[in-house]
Amino acid sequence: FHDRNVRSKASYKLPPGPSPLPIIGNLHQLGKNPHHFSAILAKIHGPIMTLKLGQLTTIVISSAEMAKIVLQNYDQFLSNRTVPEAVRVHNHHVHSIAFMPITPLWRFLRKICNNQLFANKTIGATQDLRRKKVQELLGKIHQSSQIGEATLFVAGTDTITSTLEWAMTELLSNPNTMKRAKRELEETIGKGNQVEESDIARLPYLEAILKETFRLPPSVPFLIPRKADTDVEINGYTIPKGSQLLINVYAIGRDSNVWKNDTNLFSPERFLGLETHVKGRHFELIPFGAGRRICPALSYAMKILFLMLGSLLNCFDWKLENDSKAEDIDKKQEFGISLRKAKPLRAIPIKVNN
Ligand code: HEM
Repeated sequence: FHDRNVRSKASYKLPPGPSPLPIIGNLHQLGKNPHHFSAILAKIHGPIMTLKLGQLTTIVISSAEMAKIVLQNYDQFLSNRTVPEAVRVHNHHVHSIAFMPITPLWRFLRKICNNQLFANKTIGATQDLRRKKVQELLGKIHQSSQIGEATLFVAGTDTITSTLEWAMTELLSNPNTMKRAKRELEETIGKGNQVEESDIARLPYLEAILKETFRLPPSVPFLIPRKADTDVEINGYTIPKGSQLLINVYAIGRDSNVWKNDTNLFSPERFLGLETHVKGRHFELIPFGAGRRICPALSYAMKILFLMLGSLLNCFDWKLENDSKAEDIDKKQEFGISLRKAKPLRAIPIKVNN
């Protein structure tokens, strides 16, 4: 199987793509939101596409089907990282799990993540700490609510806060979805109560909201770049050794072959009754990546998101500042390590009484 598909000879055909200019390649075409523009380019050139980012040959994957082939069948040949200069100058490729190559040290650190840091037992043992932190957050928002001050959702490069900001943005833009989420919380855990970890399994609509937030404005739009260790042949095209591999989950979330109904509409209902989860097996929804490099903090991050979003919704009503209307919300994105809102969301909390 592998002998037929993995070649080391240089007689290969690159996946199609736009013509590059000398030196800069296609960099000039990508602009400030490369995930967005490369999704448009993929509509022309296909779900496996070549871009030249400067001198770096980059293969961009833009469909769930192709992501499955790459991250499931060929993961072992595509698990190293290309290292951006900004990361290299800080030596992160030597010390940080996310950028170091696959080495015994990486395996050792991943083992510590799985068996210690993010093991169920450890996460379970720190439940009180998270409860206290969410309580502190609710206390601060309560203070704002007493003086009618807006809560500013500022997400830096942090994936959890940017996901939270996008979820609140979508809920404030979709009042019926907000209402349904609040109703589920009220009926399940009682109005005004903080969400407990034991409540999570009983909140399927809140879970659907998180999934829909990962689908439409994913917090890590290209995952973390990977590098081909060897030539890998897929559907008659070659991902050449040394090239960079980007998985455009932003494009995958908008793939109309998979997301058939109102692809661009924020509609958590689409997930109700579906098995689709975010653990790297359903390639139409891989906000945490998949394969060997999948985010080791996945379950922990999901827990925190449930606790924070659920508690914010169940303890407060929310309205936009200056009586702005839902349709006025500016949803422009700003590309970075995580995808954040170009203009931070400002919303006014109103404490609900339980
Ligand atoms: C909503 C929250 C989060 C999202 C969406 C997210 C997403 C991701 C993605 C897409 C990757 C790359 C996967 C791949 O290459 O296939 C990744 C890797 C990683 N994430 Fe997360 N992440 C989140 C939260 C966290 C948190 C809270 C931590 C740590 C406390 C964390 C630690 C890591 C590490 C260490 C890696 C590198 C793994 C490796 O390269 O072997 N993540 N994450």
